[in-house]
Amino acid sequence: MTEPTHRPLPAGYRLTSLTEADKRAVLEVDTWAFPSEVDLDEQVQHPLPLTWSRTFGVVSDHEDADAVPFDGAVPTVSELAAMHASYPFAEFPVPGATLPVSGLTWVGVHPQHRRRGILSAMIDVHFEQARAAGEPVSALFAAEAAIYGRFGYGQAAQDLRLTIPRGAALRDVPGADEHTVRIEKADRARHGELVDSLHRAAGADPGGHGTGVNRPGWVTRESPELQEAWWSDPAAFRRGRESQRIVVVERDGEPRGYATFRRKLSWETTGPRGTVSTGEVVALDAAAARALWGVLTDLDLTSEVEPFMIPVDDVVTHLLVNPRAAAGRVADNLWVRVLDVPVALAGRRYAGDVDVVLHVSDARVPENSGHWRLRATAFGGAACERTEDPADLSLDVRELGSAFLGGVSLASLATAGLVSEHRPGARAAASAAFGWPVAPVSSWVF
Ligand SMILES: CC(=O)SCCNC(=O)CCNC(=O)[C@H](O)C(C)(C)COP(=O)(O)OP(=O)(O)OC[C@H]1O[C@@H](n2cnc3c(N)ncnc32)[C@H](O)[C@@H]1OP(=O)(O)O
Repeated sequence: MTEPTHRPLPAGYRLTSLTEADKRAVLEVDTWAFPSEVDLDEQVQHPLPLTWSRTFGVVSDHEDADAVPFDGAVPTVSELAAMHASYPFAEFPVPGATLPVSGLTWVGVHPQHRRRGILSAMIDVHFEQARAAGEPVSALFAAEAAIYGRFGYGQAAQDLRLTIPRGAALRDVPGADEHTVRIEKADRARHGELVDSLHRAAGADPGGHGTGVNRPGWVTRESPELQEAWWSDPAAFRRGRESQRIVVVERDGEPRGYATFRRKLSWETTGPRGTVSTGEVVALDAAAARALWGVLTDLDLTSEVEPFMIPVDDVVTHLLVNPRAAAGRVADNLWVRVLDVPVALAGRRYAGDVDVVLHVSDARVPENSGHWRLRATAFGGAACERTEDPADLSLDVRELGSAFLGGVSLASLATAGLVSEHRPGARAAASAAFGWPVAPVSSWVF
């Protein structure tokens, strides 16, 4: 269970709002937290994805060791010691619906100031701000997987990393050959709208069968700053790979899918050994997906394709004739923190009828603690209210976050002792209802 960790900022530190005028200081503290091969002078020239009104710093006020005391007083200096920011995702996909979600990001503490409780205090600030903004959930990508569980974040989605050999056999999909293929330099002016609309549509209806089953976690780049930063492609950040390319597949003149990718070529004595690193591979249906993977696995001078962050149930996992040869590994994708239990639980859909009383423990957001009755009909409405009735299941808010997007089963959490059942049958029924037919994932890191 999560231990209470409420802490104010340590003495000598204060919270401040940051603006675009602080861009250099932000990058300075960020490059202390995340060492980079790209110089600050170079980084400062490129757009940042931050929403400045949601960007906060922690300033250290201390005596200036180099200054000469004046009138017996030592002047103080103020330095940015830490920062955090959040993205306002107004339409974050959750099972069967969207919810306002705060995307916690750019968390960094200068090594000089670490392990003094600054992150703990910034988390409290973030939770308060999100709740005040009516955002019942916070989501993030974790730099290190051990950091955020203590704050009530649960690992809610995984993604798949593959190494697909060039020419890997793929099963046929009728209609795949009817696509025309465009391979071009990725360019916002030319491809921006196409990428946005296909990405949104593919998340709303994966596979394109109109089943009403969306892909939870498939968040779009909602703000102009995120858009600008996602499309900017500074050479300094490419690590020897080419500039961003895009393959677009069209059918009857209509775009049906795209994949962004970069190649890197290495000349070996045995011949060329190029690698294709894909960014997003997004298709409206199986035929378009088959057409895209067919292109990506057959580029000249390359020997393998490395898709980055595809769903664990991606089309390609079903199309590969020899999936074992693609050497799959899974990685943690989204971490989810439920900040307002009744709003969050009533704001998603469920895959089965359910009437269950959950005893939720939350050491950091006490308003969440207690017994909550969740009632929902399969793929229909849901309601959640506080109750005095005895609990059917008890769990920490961290496990509720893990299960929230439908990708982690309550029953499997129970096998690890993290969910307790008090009414026989409640665990099975709630697990089935909290699950979702399509695995959650975000296709990009925020
Ligand atoms: C969503 C994102 O942006 S993820 C990016 C996170 N940022 C980074 O990884 C950049 C490099 N690291 C840092 O900037 C800092 O070390 C941070 C942000 C990870 C931690 O900041 P700090 O101010 O040192 O954390 P703080 O002192 O509040 O520690 C809180 C607790 O987390 C623990 N903790 C902090 N960092 C880590 C870590 N990397 N791994 C495991 N535990 C950690 C601390 O031990 C402490 O535990 P306790 O409550 O049991 O005493």
